[in-house]
Amino acid sequence: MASPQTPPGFPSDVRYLTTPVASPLLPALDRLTYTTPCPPHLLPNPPPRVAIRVITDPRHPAKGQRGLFNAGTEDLERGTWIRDYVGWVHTEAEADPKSEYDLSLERRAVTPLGGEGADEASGESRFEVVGCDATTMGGEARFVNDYRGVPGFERPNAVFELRSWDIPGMVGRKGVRMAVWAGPHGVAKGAEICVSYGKGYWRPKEAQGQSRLAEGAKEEPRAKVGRGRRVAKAKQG
Ligand SMILES: C[S@@+](CC[C@H](N)C(=O)[O-])C[C@H]1O[C@@H](n2cnc3c(N)ncnc32)[C@H](O)[C@@H]1O
Repeated sequence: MASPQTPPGFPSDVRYLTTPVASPLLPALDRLTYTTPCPPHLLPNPPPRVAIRVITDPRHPAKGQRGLFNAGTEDLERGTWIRDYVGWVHTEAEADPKSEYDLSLERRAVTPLGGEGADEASGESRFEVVGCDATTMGGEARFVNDYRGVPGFERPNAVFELRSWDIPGMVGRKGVRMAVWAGPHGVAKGAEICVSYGKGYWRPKEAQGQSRLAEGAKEEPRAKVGRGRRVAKAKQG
């Protein structure tokens, strides 16, 4: 299969992906769920035109960096799928706490051997995270900035939400992606596409845990399931 065409403005030192890449340490079921390619006809809608641009506005807090913009000829309606957040899908042990591109796909309770999900010594539940880091490889969604401080923004115009589809030929198995969607008021033609990373992202680095972008996903605990259908709860917030 021909490799996907790298979009204009994509940095040459980052590998362009359209499908996530699994760490060799990722359990087989997570690999299936989070890295199986999604057939184009099962995307929620045709990919809208976006552009990666270097930010030149001196008032923008990410000036000199890149951002993602609605480059189509129309506004994007509320709930329009924009792009999947693709990258390197990894286990919690492999997470880079300094990464600025790591997002949590799933946070699940771990049941200790012979236990009920609680650590016997502390009595607390333990969780593990499946992360997706777009530092060295990723797609257009890695350029989505946080709305805070961006001129003209009082709130995000886009959201991170999970989506899933039935994997063809595998009864009961779903592929899952974190995706960027147009928010409740849509994304105006020409506008930068900005989400909320969540307040946790902006805490001092030393106070942060793994998967910094994960906080954004947790703050908006909703999921897209099937072809654009909105459900009340994320698969695992
Ligand atoms: C996921 S990356 C977003 C894309 C990034 N601007 C780029 O050019 O690759 C996250 C980083 O972008 C920058 N950023 C995003 N939103 C920002 C904001 N509202 N204010 C300041 N920096 C921001 C920060 O450096 C942050 O760590």
